[in-house]
Amino acid sequence: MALKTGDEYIQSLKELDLKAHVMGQAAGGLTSHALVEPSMRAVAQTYDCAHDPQSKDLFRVISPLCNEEVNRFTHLHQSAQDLVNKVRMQRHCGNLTGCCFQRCVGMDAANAVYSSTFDIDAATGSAYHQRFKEYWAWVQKNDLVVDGAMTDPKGDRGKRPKDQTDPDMYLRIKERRQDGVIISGAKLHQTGMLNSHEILIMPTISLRPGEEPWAVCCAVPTTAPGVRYIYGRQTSDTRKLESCRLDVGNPKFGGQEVLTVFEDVLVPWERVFMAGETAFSGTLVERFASYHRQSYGGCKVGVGDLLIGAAALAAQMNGVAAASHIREKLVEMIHLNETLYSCGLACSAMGQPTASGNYLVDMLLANVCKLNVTRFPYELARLATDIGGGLLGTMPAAADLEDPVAGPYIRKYLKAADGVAVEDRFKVLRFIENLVAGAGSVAYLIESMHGAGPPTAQRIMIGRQGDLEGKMQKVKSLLDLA
Ligand SMILES: Cc1cc2nc3c(=O)[nH]c(=O)nc-3n(C[C@H](O)[C@H](O)[C@H](O)COP(=O)(O)OP(=O)(O)OC[C@H]3O[C@@H](n4cnc5c(N)ncnc54)[C@H](O)[C@@H]3O)c2cc1C
Repeated sequence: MALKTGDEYIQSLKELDLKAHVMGQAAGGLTSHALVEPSMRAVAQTYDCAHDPQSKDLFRVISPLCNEEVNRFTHLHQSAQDLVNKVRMQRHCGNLTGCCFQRCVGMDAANAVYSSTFDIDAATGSAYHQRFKEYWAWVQKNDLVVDGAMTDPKGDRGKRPKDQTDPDMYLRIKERRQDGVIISGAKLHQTGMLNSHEILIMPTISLRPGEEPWAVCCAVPTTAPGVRYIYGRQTSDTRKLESCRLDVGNPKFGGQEVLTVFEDVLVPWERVFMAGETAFSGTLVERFASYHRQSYGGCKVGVGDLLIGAAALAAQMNGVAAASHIREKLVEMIHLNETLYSCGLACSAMGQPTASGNYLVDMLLANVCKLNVTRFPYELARLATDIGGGLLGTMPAAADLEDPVAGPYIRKYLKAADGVAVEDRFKVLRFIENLVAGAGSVAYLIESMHGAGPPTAQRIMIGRQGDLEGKMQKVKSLLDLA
């Protein structure tokens, strides 16, 4: 099947006709809902890029799974170069949208499930891997968006899944039947869920013997009976409902997170890829997390490019572009952003094949990448706020620009360097505001902190992967210590 264009993708979502609770109302027609539509357009970009002559070579790749050309967002990485190309592609999408384009999480989940099912089969004689291959070949051929669903509500974080007062705090197999499993629970913070065709469910944590019901990996269509969606709020989101687009900041694109409830959902066995194999839950979680930590070395860098560009424009508009401290701050922003990119590329270039044949990033470097992502975008935001000035927080509404009384005052007093239109200054400052304190900050800052796990999760992995013992041994050898 030919790769979809953005318009064909949007048409496919219209046919799904998903419903959700959005700001206190049961809502349908989501593809034209003012809050949802910008996020859908961001995903559509991942389709259009596969047709754009400038980018299609990067976005198209032959998949050995289905022997067809597929969109790289559904690809199972076959080499370290594939991993590098993934990060380049993500930076490109960040550059085009200035937000989360939502399609990475499914790609990362698929690559982790592919190698983990192979390992489960090798150890237990199960047949999950072949099932997953058939499922994923279908996803590739139909060029689908898959939501990678890992994060459970987790209830009391001090308790194991089996010790929670409510067993649904971690999504679980409630019943095993001849025709499949019945799952019950929820997944929080689901990126791009309402823009997806499929959901690929994974456990959140490494599970122990006795926790078999929670060791579940499976796929369900977003239209499956029993699945309910509750839309996440973002700062300043209601600006998208206003007639004037200028105050939105990012007038074309946006992100999306959704609380997703699974109320006794039947999953047929051919879509079940782990059911009780607790010993492999940790591997799956770690691999998914590592791929996703790599992803941020591309997508956040792409958005960072735009924040740097906007800060430089704001300085130019204010007439301070030549000031040495401004130039220094812009260089610092570039340095931080390129450091993230370097980490994304490094963990990709050092990737290795798994036993299943697809490539996995260098886990230590991927965790270093993400730990830097929990900090550097915040520093970039701080520097952009410094350069942008206080108007980032105090600018009048764009509607007042058109007001016969207020408008002339705004045009007079918000004018900066000669030759700069006040509307253009508004646009740039609102764009920065969007990323440092508005709807865009959900993906650029909060997701940088928590997406793919909070900083402590990376520190734990770095501690495990950092080979402290080996480092001590090297010193012992060098110094002839006993
Ligand atoms: C914008 C955004 C998009 C996301 N997209 C997705 C997605 O598409 N798919 C998906 O599956 N997930 C997604 N996530 C979820 C993300 O992986 C989680 O937010 C992350 O793993 C942290 O989990 P939490 O939010 O439950 O935080 P918590 O677990 O509540 O963490 C809060 C703090 O408590 C600490 N803590 C937690 N547990 C313990 C413990 N047992 N002992 C000591 N300290 C503890 C943490 O280290 C952290 O400092 C997204 C998150 C965000 C913010």
